[in-house]
Amino acid sequence: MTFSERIWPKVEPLWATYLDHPFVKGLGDDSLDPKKFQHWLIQDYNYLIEYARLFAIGAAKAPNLKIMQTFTDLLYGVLFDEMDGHREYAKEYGLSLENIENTENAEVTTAYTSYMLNVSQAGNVENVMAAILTCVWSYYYIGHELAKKEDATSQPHYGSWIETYSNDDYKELVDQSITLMDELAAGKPERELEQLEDIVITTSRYEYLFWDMAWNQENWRTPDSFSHSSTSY
Ligand SMILES: Cc1ncc(C[n+]2csc(CCO)c2C)c(N)n1
Repeated sequence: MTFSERIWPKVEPLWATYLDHPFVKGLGDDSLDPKKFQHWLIQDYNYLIEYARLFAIGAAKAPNLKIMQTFTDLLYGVLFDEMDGHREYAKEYGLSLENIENTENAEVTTAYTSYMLNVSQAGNVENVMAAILTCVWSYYYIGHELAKKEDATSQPHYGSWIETYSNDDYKELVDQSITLMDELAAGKPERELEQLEDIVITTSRYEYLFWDMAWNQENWRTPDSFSHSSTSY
């Protein structure tokens, strides 16, 4: 059994809860409050800056040139394809990139990215890929599910979001990521496989918290007297 086959039944029930989350439902039926979407966009842009570093760590820890090239390809994909999409949305909503980059991370953004960077730095290349996997795969899971609704991808507000995460090019990237994860995990002892599973499950939990943070438009909760972030948008 491949690693992705063994992890699927453990994370799919968790991912299914994303589909019931009001933020994801709002993307699906195009009813999501734009302010909530903008909150997601801002936090996600800053999330992606940190997330991109994982691919650089993966390239540095790659056991051979081919895997180094794959991580570099994926790194380019995040910094340009994925983030260009976010930059387009920012333009549409009249948000300046400078303001976005200066916005303080919400707690979950810091916690999630710090967790992924920590397990990646502490472990081998398979840890890095396990930290990366949920993000890439679960967005396809959501996009694919939302795209089943008739005309979902042509809805005026969030149709393009659904298109981005359900199209064939994106599926190819997801397949490439799953294949790499399976190759890196193949033949590892049970104890190490359980550690990798733990990373995928933990990142899956963080994904839910990230949707929830966006829905509630959460910033870092700080007592007023300690507040130091004044960025507004
Ligand atoms: C919190 C959060 N989780 C996952 C993604 C999805 N994602 C991150 S990078 C990437 C493409 C890989 O090049 C995709 C699809 C996101 N944007 N934000």
